[in-house]
Amino acid sequence: MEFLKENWIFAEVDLNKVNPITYQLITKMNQISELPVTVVLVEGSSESLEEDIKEYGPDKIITIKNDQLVQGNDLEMTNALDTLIEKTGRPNSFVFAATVVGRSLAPRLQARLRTGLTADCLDLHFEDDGTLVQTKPSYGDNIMCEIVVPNHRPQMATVRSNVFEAKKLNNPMTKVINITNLKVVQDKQLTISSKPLPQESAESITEANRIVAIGRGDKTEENLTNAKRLADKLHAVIGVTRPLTDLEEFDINDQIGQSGQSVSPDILINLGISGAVQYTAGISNAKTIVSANTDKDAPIFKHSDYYYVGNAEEFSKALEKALQ
Ligand SMILES: Cc1cc2nc3c(=O)[nH]c(=O)nc-3n(C[C@H](O)[C@H](O)[C@H](O)COP(=O)(O)OP(=O)(O)OC[C@H]3O[C@@H](n4cnc5c(N)ncnc54)[C@H](O)[C@@H]3O)c2cc1C
Repeated sequence: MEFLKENWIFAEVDLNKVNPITYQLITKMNQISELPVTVVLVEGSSESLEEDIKEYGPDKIITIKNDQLVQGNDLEMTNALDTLIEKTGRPNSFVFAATVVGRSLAPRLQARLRTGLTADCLDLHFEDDGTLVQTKPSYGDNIMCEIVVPNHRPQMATVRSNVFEAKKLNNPMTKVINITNLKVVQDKQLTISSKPLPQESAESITEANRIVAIGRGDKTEENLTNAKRLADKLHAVIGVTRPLTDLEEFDINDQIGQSGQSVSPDILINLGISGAVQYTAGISNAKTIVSANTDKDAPIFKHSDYYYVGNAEEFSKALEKALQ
């Protein structure tokens, strides 16, 4: 099979909008790649999301316009990407978002291509010979390890949201290549019976500018109500630590950390959170961190710009009052 001197990014599209992590990946690739940066976009025949992607200045956008694929399942998308690579040749690298979609597609494609994949990377760089060095946390996030795939192409990785910043870039040379005749092999093993939409009002913690995060130390019903009132006042979104996902109202989409979401708000307020490494792995890009904890030695304080030693309930009530 032919090899392509390009580095590829899979454009993730959710509800007809490009997921912002795609822009973060383009910006990072533009910074580190000597080879042309190509974005692979799958969209409906009447859509033109490539116009949004162009604003971030990749060298090339391969647009696969196919209504069947957009409605299809991950196995069909894997078939399509596999077929695309068979036609074009294997790129030097192919990077996906570490989202539910990327975490499903990337390993399926990796197995088809019999190459290597590093999941959940926090950093990427290239060596002079085009080797992609993929940095990811290991052993409960206590060490960072660098992984390379020296002998196989493409070098594949999934990357967590919000670890890189997206910056618009004017690149008048961006080429758009439309592919309308890619054969889509239907997959009968998986049937999508419905696609429930998320509630329209729910802003996700990965995109929020302000987050009030609640931990086990602030878990009582009354404290939760206080924290939610504070979040309302601040126009903030509620995030939680893992123990709180045992409650019916929270799930992994609300959970911050290694096995949840990475966040990058302007302000993050931690209420009754100890600061376990698995939690702090998700907050390294928060700009200002404020924490309240009764334990003066709580590890979360080492990650905080401001902190209050004492009761989280008292703290949130006092802050709420100050905001009146
Ligand atoms: C593989 C793996 C992945 C994981 N992934 C994640 C993840 O993505 N996200 C995550 O959050 N966790 C994750 N965890 C769990 C993680 O190790 C911790 O157990 C968890 O983060 C602890 O949550 P917490 O801080 O709410 O609770 P605790 O560690 O129990 O801390 C509660 C804190 O509240 C303080 N406190 C008690 N009462 C009050 C009060 N009245 N006012 C103020 N402070 C008070 C205490 O001093 C304490 O510091 C993972 C674990 C593993 C093994």
